[in-house]
Amino acid sequence: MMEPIVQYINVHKSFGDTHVLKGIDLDINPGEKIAIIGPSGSGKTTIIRLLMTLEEPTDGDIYVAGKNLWKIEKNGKKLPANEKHLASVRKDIGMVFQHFNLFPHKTILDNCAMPLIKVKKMKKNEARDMAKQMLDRVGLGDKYDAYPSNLSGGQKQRVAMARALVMRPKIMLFDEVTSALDPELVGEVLEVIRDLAENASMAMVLVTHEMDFALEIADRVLFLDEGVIAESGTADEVINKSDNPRLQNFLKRFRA
Ligand SMILES: Nc1ncnc2c1ncn2[C@@H]1O[C@H](COP(=O)(O)OP(=O)(O)OP(=O)(O)O)[C@@H](O)[C@H]1O
Repeated sequence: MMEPIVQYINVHKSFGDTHVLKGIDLDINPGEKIAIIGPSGSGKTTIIRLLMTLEEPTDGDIYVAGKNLWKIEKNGKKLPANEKHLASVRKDIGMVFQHFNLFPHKTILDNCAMPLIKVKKMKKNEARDMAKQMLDRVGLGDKYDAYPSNLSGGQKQRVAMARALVMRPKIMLFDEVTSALDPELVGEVLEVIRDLAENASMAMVLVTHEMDFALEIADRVLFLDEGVIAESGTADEVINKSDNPRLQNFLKRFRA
């Protein structure tokens, strides 16, 4: 059996009185491509924010590459994770957000080289060489010296992807990465994700309203409903073979 790259074990998350995630159990295998679908408010974003350590679970454990994300396990005891521990686990995780979060006063190249210099302590020239390779990969080989304000939304989102990819994450998280884009720019971003899904060895988790795209590239689809994983299987199993009425209803509304 392959060791999962990510494991959620009975994970709960509440915000005040709102119980958003209600016992998530999920193993993600190395290289696996997962799409999370479900109604608005079902907790899709929360699942991936927990993995990115942007939120802490109210209960349960999350493991990344065998390490407990939020707890330091020592001699059978569990201690709360400190910043150093979190940083060491986070190194394996890349994330792309709906909004690009680029540094406006740095060139595209420096935006992508920065995590290598800051986190991996790489020399500037080396970091820039790696950043160039990733910018080439996302089709921005002619934009090294441009600033974010000179790029379209689709180009900015491709920079954000290159910046996550330079860290060679074992898992990449995509949270609604096309939602803020003008419709004509969505395709170029999906094209990069498709290329990664087909050719890159890392695991990927995709939360998106681009349903047909998600179903096409995912090895496994999860239907999240009111904070539980209500369905899990291949796209065909989940979309065509499930008789879950809430899923049918969601798909109908979605496709309407
Ligand atoms: N920081 C927060 N504080 C309070 N409530 C929150 C917070 N983050 C999320 N929530 C609530 O948790 C619930 C789930 O939110 P989440 O963003 O995970 O859903 P989602 O499935 O991604 O929805 P959408 O498809 O609309 O993005 C929502 O009711 C939301 O209001």
